[in-house]
Amino acid sequence: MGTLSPPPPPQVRDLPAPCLAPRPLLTPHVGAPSPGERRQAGGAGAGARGRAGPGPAALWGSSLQRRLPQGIIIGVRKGGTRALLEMLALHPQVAAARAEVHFFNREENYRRGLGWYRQQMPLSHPGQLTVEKTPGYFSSPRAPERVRAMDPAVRLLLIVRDPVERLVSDYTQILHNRRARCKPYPPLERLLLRGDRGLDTRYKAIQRSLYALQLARWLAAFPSAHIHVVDGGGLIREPLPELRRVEQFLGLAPSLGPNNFYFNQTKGFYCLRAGARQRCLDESKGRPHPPIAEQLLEQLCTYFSAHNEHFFSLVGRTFNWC
Ligand SMILES: Nc1ncnc2c1ncn2[C@@H]1O[C@H](COP(=O)(O)OS(=O)(=O)O)[C@@H](OP(=O)(O)O)[C@H]1O
Repeated sequence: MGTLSPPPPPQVRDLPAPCLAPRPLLTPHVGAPSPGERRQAGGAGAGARGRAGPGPAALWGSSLQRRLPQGIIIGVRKGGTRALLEMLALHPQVAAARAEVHFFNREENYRRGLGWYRQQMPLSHPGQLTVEKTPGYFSSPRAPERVRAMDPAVRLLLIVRDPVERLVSDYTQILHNRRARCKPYPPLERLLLRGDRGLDTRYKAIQRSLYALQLARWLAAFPSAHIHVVDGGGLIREPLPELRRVEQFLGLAPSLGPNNFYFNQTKGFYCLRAGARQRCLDESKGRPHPPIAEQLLEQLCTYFSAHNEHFFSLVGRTFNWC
């Protein structure tokens, strides 16, 4: 893990504002490239990059194409997948798909075939690595075999986070989405604790925190050397060491450096810098969590501990989780 002293964790501040106006969805890059797209080949983060890239003549050349991904961030949901993608997209050899594609985990998309999938990818140059992220792949039973059928040599990135924090983050997202539609959503305590019957482990956000069960399916389809595990807590505390390991795993020349990241006190997280341009992830990332009863957190820790041990044995390393 990193060596710099970590910034203080973001504080629990307040609950989401009730009944927010619905926000427009991001649309994937589809169809023929626009001139702006050609200028920005590289997808996510490209506009903020501000680095010297290939000149306009090369960008308009025939080498600029949409390619199937050679790297996929498969999960975990709420693990820091967006931060990982956007940070990686600062690398000049990376072309990152801006939106989640949900190709391998949604039947209606998978039926559209690889040609459709390729069309969702950003334009890239031959020397660039195309990367997409869809956290829903990790828990999808059919995704591992489908990804392998596309390319058994594809590199997989799995970013994990303390399962309890992940669960609370997942719950917070659902809470926000429900409130945005003016729909009520019960407190986590009410969802998870039913009388004296203990934890209701059928809750989906609990299931999604059972990393070992899901990873076992990926390890049945891919050798472990093809799956790189990123410490989501490490990426929050100190992104660079995690990203250097990712560069190495993906076979990228080392390019990301301390100047690419700065800690933003207001956001409470590291933000991205490319040349003179700086930006943080949007407000849906790193938002305050509602307070959760200490007793429930302890129960969750106890419940996850055996699963966590199993996960550690699968990945050959341990994490400092609750
Ligand atoms: N640099 C930076 N800025 C903001 N947020 C950061 C960053 N690094 C990691 N994170 C953590 O990413 C969490 C969201 O994870 P994902 O992007 O995987 O969510 S999602 O599954 O795509 O919805 C998000 O979870 P919450 O804190 O619960 O909002 C963050 O903790």
